[in-house]
Amino acid sequence: MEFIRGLHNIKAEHRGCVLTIGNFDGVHLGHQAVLAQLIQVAKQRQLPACVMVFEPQPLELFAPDKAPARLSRLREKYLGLARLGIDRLLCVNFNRRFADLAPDYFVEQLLLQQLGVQHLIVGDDFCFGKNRAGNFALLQQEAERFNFGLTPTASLKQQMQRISSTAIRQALAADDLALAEAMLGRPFSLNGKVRHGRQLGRQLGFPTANVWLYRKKLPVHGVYAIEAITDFGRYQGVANIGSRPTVSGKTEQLEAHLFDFKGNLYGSQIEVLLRQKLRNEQSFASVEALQQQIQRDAEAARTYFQSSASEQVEANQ
Ligand SMILES: Cc1cc2nc3c(=O)[nH]c(=O)nc-3n(C[C@H](O)[C@H](O)[C@H](O)COP(=O)(O)O)c2cc1C
Ligand SMILES: Nc1ncnc2c1ncn2[C@@H]1O[C@H](COP(=O)(O)OP(=O)(O)O)[C@@H](O)[C@H]1O
Repeated sequence: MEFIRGLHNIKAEHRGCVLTIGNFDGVHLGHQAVLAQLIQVAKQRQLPACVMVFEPQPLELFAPDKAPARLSRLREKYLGLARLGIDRLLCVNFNRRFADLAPDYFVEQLLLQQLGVQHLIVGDDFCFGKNRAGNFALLQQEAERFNFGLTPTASLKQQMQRISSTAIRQALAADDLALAEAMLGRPFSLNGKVRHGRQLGRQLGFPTANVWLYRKKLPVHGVYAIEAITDFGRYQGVANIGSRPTVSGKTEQLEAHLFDFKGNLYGSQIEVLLRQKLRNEQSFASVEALQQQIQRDAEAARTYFQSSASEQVEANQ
């Protein structure tokens, strides 16, 4: 997948594409339905399937306090979109100047002139440009006038609920990982680079990989049974996502202890799949009390994995 960072990097050779526009936070099953639609039209028209995303996401610029925690950062979106077979990802630097473009300028100059969009797929509630004055009705007029294709996106529902990034955040906040997974089409995961910590973990008997998450707000908090995909393979384990009040931690971070693993993860990238919430983070009176609790958490996680493995065996019989 080709990656174009910023409008200034669009070149003449990029003219001509089928485009969809959105945040695609989580690249969930609803997004995947839209992306399948995009790829199908792109194949018919023999043009590249192109996705436009914004960085930061619009609400993060306009109302940073109200902006929800991201399900995925740009890198994760990139990986999810590439995996689905998207040809080109255009990441627009979302700033006030961009947000203030006149709606007809956005369509005529950017979409048609610069990108040569032949077909556009967006939600019928899509608003854009200065004061969010551009809408689907305007796009319909422009599509007729300039002769490009326009299709509203399909809205995917599951058990009567529309699949959305908001619904997934709510499921995660309610510790309903199964519901979040059903809407994402995969377990919710976080990934990042393993960094050095204070090396307390190994003193406690539980070395923990500190995963650098590159974000201020997280949609999940607490202790989880996890699976980690590492350079050394896949491991089960237990992890805490929190600020570690017992050892006077400040920022929230992800600390994962992998079962039956010995090795060095520093500097490598790992993906941590959340499988089951075990409990909320607590402040313990002593490091010994924390250590005993981590021991119980590890046992609870092992029990979870054993029972889910035997369920799997039963399901296969
Ligand atoms: C399964 C697990 C559960 C944890 N639960 C808590 C907790 O409830 N409260 C807390 O303050 N720290 C908790 N921690 C975080 C530990 O404080 C942290 O991993 C330990 O201090 C190691 O820090 P280090 O990476 O700097 O060596 C937990 C860690 C693990 C692995
Ligand atoms: N079973 C394991 N689970 C997680 N990390 C492990 C494990 N065994 C060894 N390690 C290594 O030890 C490091 C964690 O040790 P720890 O004492 O907690 O140090 P730090 O505070 O630097 O994270 C990890 O980053 C990883 O490289």
